Order: sequence, then C-alpha cells, then structure tokens
Amino acid sequence: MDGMNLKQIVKDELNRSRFEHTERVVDTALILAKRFGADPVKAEQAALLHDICKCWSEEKLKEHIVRGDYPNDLLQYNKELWHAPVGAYVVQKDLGIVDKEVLDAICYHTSGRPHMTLLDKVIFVADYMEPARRFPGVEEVRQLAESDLDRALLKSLDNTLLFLIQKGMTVYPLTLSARNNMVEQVHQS
Ligand SMILES: Nc1ncnc2c1ncn2[C@@H]1O[C@H](COP(=O)(O)OP(=O)(O)O)[C@@H](O)[C@H]1O
Repeated sequence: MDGMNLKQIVKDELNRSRFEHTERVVDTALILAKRFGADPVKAEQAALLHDICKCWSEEKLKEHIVRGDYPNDLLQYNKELWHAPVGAYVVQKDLGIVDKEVLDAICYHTSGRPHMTLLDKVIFVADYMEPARRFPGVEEVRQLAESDLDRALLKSLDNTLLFLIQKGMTVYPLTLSARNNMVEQVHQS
C-alpha cells in the first residue's frame, strides 16, 4: 500500500479536525525525525496512522479489547488510552503494516512505556507539541525539542501526569514507568 492510499484510508476513518491534527503530527514528526536521526519513512507512516482508531466509539473499542490480546488492566483505565493499542493491532491486521517499530510507536503514543525507542519518542513528542496544541507547558516542550528529545519527552510525560493528578484521575501505570525511566535516562546523559 503506498502513502497516498494510506492517507486516504486514514482520512476516511477520521473526522476533519482529527485528520488535520494527524497531518500536523506528520509534519512535526518529520521535523523531529530529521533533527534527531530517526527514519523519516517510518516516522511519517507511524504519525499518519497513530490515531486511526481515535474516532471509534467507546463500545467498539471495548468489544475489540475484550476479545483481543491486550494488557489485562487496560479497560480499567482512561478510555482515552484505548485507541492506541487497538490502532496498532488494526493497522497490522487490516493494512498489512508489519514493521514492529512503527507498530510500537502507534501502540505507545498515548501511554508511553519504559525504554522507548527513538521512533516512539518522535511520535509521542510530535503528538504532544504539534502546532495547534495549547496545553499548559507545551511551549517549554517545544523549546526543549529544539535540541533535546529526551528532555522534551520527559516534560511531556510530567505535564500529562500532573494534568491527570490535578483532575483527580487515575494514572495508567505504564506512563509512570515511562516517566521514571526517562528521569534515569536524562540524569545519565
Ligand atoms: N497514564 C495515563 N492514564 C490515564 N490517562 C492518560 C494517561 N496518559 C494519557 N492519558 C490521557 O490520554 C489523553 C491523550 O490522548 P491522545 O492520544 O494524546 O489524544 P489527543 O490526541 O486527543 O490528545 C489525555 O486525556 C490524557 O490525559
């Protein structure tokens, strides 16, 4: 499947604003990939596909997760997390994407995980800081991403965790592990 076909498939799956977000994530991911030496073809593909299941209903995502091979605790946490691992499964099964790095970058783009690959980091940070994002603290992430992808990622994870805690929400543990691991990586560098 070539890039144009994939783009049309993604467009058909998403509403207009989500597709425009996706296009901005692609642009941002390509900039970060070039800056930090990630594979631009993989970055473009992972960014294009990262939110492919974002417009599925809660019921459809839940049915899929119940029947599939997903972490046991996933359904106990924020439904905003669900589209990412389901998206990785769907692009593998329905679109024939087999590249594990691309599939992992899609799978972990919302939660993060410990020992994130360079591509995971590029997609996570691109999704967090694409130009239309207005999160408190996003400007600092953009500044850090000018020169240090790890610090930009750590700040994005910190901001996400602080946001969830301030809202009194539960935190999916994988994000805490991702954050702890990035603290270690940043302090070692
Ligand atoms: N560890 C976590 N536990 C619970 N919710 C989380 C966690 N990490 C991220 N989220 C939530 O997921 C959402 C972000 O998902 P994302 O895929 O980036 O969607 P969007 O592109 O719409 O921002 C936010 O609401 C965020 O608070």
